[in-house]
Amino acid sequence: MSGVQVKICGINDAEGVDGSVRAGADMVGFVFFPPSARAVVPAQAAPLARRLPAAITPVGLFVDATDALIEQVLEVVPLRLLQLHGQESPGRCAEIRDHFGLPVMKAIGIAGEADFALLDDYHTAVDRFLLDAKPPPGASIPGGNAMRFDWSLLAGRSIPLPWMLAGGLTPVNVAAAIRESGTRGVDVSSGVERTRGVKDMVLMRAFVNAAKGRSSQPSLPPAPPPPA
Ligand SMILES: O=C(O)c1ccccc1NCC(=O)[C@H](O)[C@H](O)COP(=O)(O)O
Repeated sequence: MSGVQVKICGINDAEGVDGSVRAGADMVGFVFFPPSARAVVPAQAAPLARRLPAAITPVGLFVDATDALIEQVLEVVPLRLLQLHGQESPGRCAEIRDHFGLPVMKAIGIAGEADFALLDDYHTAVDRFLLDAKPPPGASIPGGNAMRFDWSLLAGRSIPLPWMLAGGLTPVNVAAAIRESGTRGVDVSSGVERTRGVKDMVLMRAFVNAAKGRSSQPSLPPAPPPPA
């Protein structure tokens, strides 16, 4: 399982940034969607993104955002990947990618076989896919709902771009999700939270360890010296 990339999404404070770094995440996501409990404003996200070491990719999550919002964010937040999590069409994705000169990861909701047809529509307009569960009916946000889908739909399937698996992943199920889906990247938000919007450092570390196939056992204290 080593070599699996891990993105932790919905980071909104310095503790979450430092916890993600210590846990060994590869990407950290900031939500620029005001209705979300995890949302950040540009002035809040700027110092958080700057706190990340260069090896960790800061990702901006947008939902049907206007150019003006993305511009306002990019003026102060050094994002390196744009995650589009709304109803953006392939044309809109390509426009955002060209206009802002940043790679785009498009979230695609998967509930069944038929949803994979969308990948053909988007694959020349974006750089990566995030294959996520569809939100439950009536959900107030289109992602980050701790919903999973049937990972076996992905087994052995050829996806035309690099992709990550998302939706209802936790420290307990992520290893099985990787095994069953064959993914090389996972994205988590709810599964590493104490309460909605509040990340838990122990869960983040356990998640990254499980995704990367590392032991989560705390290291033992040194043995006491022999009696004199
Ligand atoms: O997290 C949000 O608040 C959010 C709001 C609007 C669109 C997407 C959102 N989150 C997406 C994610 O955090 C992840 O990319 C993914 O959907 C996994 O979420 P979870 O099931 O909570 O692990």
